[in-house]
Amino acid sequence: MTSEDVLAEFRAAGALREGHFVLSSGLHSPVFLQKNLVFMDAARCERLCKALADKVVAAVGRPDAAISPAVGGIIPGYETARHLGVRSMYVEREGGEFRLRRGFHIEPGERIVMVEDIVTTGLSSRECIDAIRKAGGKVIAAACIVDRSGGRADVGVPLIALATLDVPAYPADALPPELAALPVEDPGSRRLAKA
Ligand SMILES: O=P(O)(O)OC[C@H]1O[C@H](OP(=O)(O)OP(=O)(O)O)[C@H](O)[C@@H]1O
Ligand SMILES: O=C(O)c1cc(=O)[nH]c(=O)[nH]1
Ligand SMILES: [Mg+2]
Repeated sequence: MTSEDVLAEFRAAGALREGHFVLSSGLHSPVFLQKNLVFMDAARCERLCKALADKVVAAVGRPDAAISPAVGGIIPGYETARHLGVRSMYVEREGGEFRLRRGFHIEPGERIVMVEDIVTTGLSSRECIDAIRKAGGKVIAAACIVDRSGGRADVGVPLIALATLDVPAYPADALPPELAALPVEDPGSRRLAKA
């Protein structure tokens, strides 16, 4: 599946949104990939995650488990794990930091692939990878449906992206005037978790 095929799935799902968005990292962007509109369609989600699982196996072999950062990573993490034939877990924020909860457990040294939905700066991926390491896992790779950093995000391990896009994102004090003029939406969960 090419980046253009992945983008076509987002377009068909109405998930390629334009406006003024504040992202998880605090950067602002005129484009938001509303992945939930993609993942709510089980057939579409399966097509994408099967292709991602195949790409993971080709790059690093089959891991022991997949772990994702809540909330956005949970559905693609589960579906990718299903195609890998391995168990699926997620970390969630407790006092702002990702942690494995709900009885999820990793044996020391288990080979884990971290599965994200979207990578922008890679911050959430790095936080998730730290949490997996703290829980005793060995992170062999990161995987995501879309890397919107144009391949520049560094998550500290090899990043296997089903699609790589280069989407603009700006610090709050460097907004182009046409973006600053639009009302801002904050669609993610990072700031909800801190509220
Ligand atoms: O690479 P980054 O700069 O970290 O941005 C990408 C992250 O932002 C979104 O999560 P968000 O924190 O908005 O919450 P969500 O998972 O609930 O959508 C997305 O799911 C990624 O986890
Ligand atoms: O960086 C983000 O927070 C982000 C960007 C995007 O396009 N989609 C998303 O769900 N999160
Ligand atoms: Mg997320």
